[in-house]
Amino acid sequence: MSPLEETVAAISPADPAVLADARAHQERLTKPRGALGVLEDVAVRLAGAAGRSPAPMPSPAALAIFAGDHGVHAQGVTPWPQEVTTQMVGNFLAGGAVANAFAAQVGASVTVVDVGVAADLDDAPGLLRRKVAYGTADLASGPAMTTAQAVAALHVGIETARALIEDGARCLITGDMGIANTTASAALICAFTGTSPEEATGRGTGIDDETLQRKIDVVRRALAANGLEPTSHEPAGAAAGLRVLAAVGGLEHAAIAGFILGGAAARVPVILDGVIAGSAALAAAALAPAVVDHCVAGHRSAEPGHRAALDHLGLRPLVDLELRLGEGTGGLLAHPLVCSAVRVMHDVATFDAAGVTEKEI
Ligand SMILES: O=C(O)c1ccc[n+]([C@@H]2O[C@H](COP(=O)([O-])O)[C@@H](O)[C@H]2O)c1
Ligand SMILES: Cc1cc2nc[nH]c2cc1C
Repeated sequence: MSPLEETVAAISPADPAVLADARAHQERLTKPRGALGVLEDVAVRLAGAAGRSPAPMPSPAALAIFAGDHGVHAQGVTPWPQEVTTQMVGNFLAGGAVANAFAAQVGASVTVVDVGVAADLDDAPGLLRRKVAYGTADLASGPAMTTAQAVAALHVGIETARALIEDGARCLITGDMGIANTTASAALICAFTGTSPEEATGRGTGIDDETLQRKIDVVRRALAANGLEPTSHEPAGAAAGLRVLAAVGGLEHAAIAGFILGGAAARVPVILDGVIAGSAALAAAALAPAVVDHCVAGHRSAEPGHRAALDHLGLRPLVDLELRLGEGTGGLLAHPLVCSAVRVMHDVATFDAAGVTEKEI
């Protein structure tokens, strides 16, 4: 079996008996039932995913930022030059990006993975050189990647997850860097959810109305060129999912999909960042539907397609602060919330143990 097949085969859905135990325990804790709102669902879901209640503390956390470039950049879908991808990789490695600041704040490690930037990078501490290609081909005129490239990038993500977990990570956080990657994200969301290009496509790093119209048209052409016009039907099965990922995804999307699968296979929770992670998670879910049980949506990005992706996955975002940065920043912000949700299950007394009287009616 390939690492991808092995990983997919190792992914189990949440354990229903553990979910029930966790829910019952949650109800005995010294607080009104439901008073912790969405955090109660997080704690119960993570217990089910881990196969034990309470779930292990999701700490320490490891952020992996997967970087890649995009042939569709040539279509004028972003105001930023392509070399910013490589330059930001340097910034992450020097500790100067927002992701570094947020990671320091929440105590997460940062690993940067070159899965497909257009330039050659020198060895540097914290950099994994795993280049599959020097960027993708232009998805507006045909497949962005070959199937072999998509699989190789999936393997990069799986191996990165494995290595971080072996080093002690108990929570994975997805990060991305790739100028023009919100175009590929929108195309993936259209293909996997049936959302229209008008609805799924947003302003990314910040574009004017004329550029937005061009970007929508590029997404429409990408779907047509790859035989993926939006329908209300999700492409069925792993083979179709892989085909969609290769056709309109990016190398970092494929690696993030592998990273999510790798975490789920080890029963380590994965906090998803923004629209790039959301669209990559759609591909991961096409390859292994149970993967969703191991994911927490860290936040909802301002990019409109992200809502469609999360709705399709059935995930509720924890934070909604109109962020649209990527890098893993929204996932990092959510990490203390996820830890707090799980810690309640470990630390909070039950009504019985604390001698607190339960409500009467
Ligand atoms: O995470 C998000 O939801 C998000 C939304 C908008 C932009 N980004 C980041 O901005 C870059 C892509 O934006 P663009 O406009 O070049 O497609 C890429 O590096 C992403 O990490 C990320
Ligand atoms: C400066 C800059 C930083 C980023 N981080 C993630 N995407 C980005 C895009 C730009 C342009």
